[in-house]
Amino acid sequence: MFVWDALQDLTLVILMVCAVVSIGVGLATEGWPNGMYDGLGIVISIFLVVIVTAVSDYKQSLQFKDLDKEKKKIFIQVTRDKHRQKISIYDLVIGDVVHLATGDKVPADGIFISGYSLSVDESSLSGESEPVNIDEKKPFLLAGTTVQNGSGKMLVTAVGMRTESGKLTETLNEGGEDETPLQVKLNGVATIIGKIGLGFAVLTFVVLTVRFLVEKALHHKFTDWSSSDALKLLNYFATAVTIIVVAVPEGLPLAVTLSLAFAMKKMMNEKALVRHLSACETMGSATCICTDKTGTLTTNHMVVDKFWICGKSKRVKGGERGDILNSETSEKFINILFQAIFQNTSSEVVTDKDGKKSILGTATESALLEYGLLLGGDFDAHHQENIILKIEPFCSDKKKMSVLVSLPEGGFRAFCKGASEIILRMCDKVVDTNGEPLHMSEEQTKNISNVIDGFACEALRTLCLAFKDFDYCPNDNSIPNSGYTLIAVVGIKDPVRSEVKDAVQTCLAAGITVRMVTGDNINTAKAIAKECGILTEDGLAIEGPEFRSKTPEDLKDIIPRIKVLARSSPMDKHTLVTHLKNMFKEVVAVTGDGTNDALALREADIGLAMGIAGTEVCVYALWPGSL
Ligand SMILES: Nc1ncnc2c1ncn2[C@@H]1O[C@H](COP(=O)(O)OP(=O)(O)OP(=O)(O)O)[C@@H](O)[C@H]1O
Ligand SMILES: [Ca+2]
Repeated sequence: MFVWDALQDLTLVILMVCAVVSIGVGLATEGWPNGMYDGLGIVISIFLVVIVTAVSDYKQSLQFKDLDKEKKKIFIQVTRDKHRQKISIYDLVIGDVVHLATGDKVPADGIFISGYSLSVDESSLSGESEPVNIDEKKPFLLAGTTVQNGSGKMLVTAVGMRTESGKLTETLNEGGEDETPLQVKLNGVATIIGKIGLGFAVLTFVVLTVRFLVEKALHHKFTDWSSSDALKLLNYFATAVTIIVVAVPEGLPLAVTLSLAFAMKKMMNEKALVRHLSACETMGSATCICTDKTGTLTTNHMVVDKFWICGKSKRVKGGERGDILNSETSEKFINILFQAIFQNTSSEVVTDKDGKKSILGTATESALLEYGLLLGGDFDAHHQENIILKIEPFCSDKKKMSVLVSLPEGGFRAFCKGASEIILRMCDKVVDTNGEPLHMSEEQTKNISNVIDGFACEALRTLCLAFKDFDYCPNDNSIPNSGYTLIAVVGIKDPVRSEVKDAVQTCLAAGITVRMVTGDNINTAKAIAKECGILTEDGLAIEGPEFRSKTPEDLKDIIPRIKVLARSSPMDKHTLVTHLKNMFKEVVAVTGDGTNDALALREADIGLAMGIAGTEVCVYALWPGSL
């Protein structure tokens, strides 16, 4: 097939005609075997060209197959055979129950089973930008749409080409790979040179032939044709073809494609998947990188490292239960702590067929659940203890997650967990070892603040857990925003990747500014930024809310100095990238792994989605022309 493809080339066809004619004429005039040589020479060279082209095409197609395989490595969580498991998006079948969370791409058409405040963005299908709420009244979920908010489960009813979006793609007939700017330019040049070459070739042939004919006419031999005359004409033709072959630089664009494909392959060996060839080219021109922290600079393998409860902070030693829960802590307290860990979570502890326990969910929540298990908590027992009335899933904008439950003994309880400073501001009480809420004095608030800062300065990600009791169910199950009782402060370790420091130095040496844009606490961000060499003496670290309140003039002043933007919302990340591009004319590369980076990734000149967390949105954000 590849040989046939290679034979389709116009110059080759001309050469083949030449070869046949040359062999014919050669045999007629010079006889066997002398007359064969010229033609045979051409045939052998054609053969060589075809083989080389076919082999390189075949190799390239293998590479693209590899790439396609990489593209398919998208995993989703489903319940099948009563077991929650992770499967590839291509193994999804009708009847699976898919678990959806904020930021996920809906992988198939399906019907909503259960969930909380689920809304999806259907703009990719309908063009409608308003999110659509999904509930029992409007239970249809379409493949290709994105979960904007909430979480839920859906029953798959159609997959692949049978889905609405599949049918749409089928009719639209997918477009091929776009050409890169360089390729377009080179193709243009190649075409012009080719046309000039063709012109000259024709001209040469015509001039030579006319001269030959005129000479013949002058010698009055116009009617007298010998085979040597035919050979002469054939020679002219061959000369013209040689000019075409030499002049047409058809190999130029091909060379670029090959070198870019080679770059792509090389990047893939370094575990980076490039979706568009042009990316390799554009990447070279970046002047500024905005990177997120979690999962990009750090490993995203999170473990609880420090814990603060009842006025004491303790270090968790690797795999040890420690003396965090000792004889002093009452049953009631322990119960509240476990409920806060196991009920207020969107992750799950699953037991597979062999009875092995594993945790499915985000890195932060997994760390917390793992710690809960380490303390001796039982996920299933605590998870189902109370009836969950409402869940407000974690979102990067609010940086917290809450649930509302009704207690079996009557009454209601709300749990809240999230970014430490934000939760602490919502608390006015703190729980004691007996599980009783006590008023939090100003001094205590300050102490706890210091604890949080202490954790954060050690580069730990800090989270607060809190709860609130009510006698009556709040209006339409809304979860309150104040009056909470603080249960615990957690410090989660997320080590910096070992290669990051050198990578940052390489960037700086190449004149590329590196900025960290993260949703995490400012002290945590600073500690990590210092460790990676991003934050230096003259660099500026600023928090999202402060950044938001600045006027455009102020921003013009400070943006060049900003090295760390902490506690940023997805919109802050986007704003920074826009300003860098428009005010400072920088070529901005953005790296990110989570949903909170999708906006910025789309805005960037170069979007680099990091695959470990593999949130769908990121991967897809790269499609609409950002690469
Ligand atoms: N599942 C969760 N429940 C409650 N709070 C959470 C949860 N996950 C993270 N947080 C809090 O939100 C903060 C981070 O939010 P966000 O998702 O915006 O940033 P990130 O994506 O983790 O970091 P980065 O932007 O560097 O990648 C954390 O510091 C933590 O305190
Ligand atoms: Ca992120």
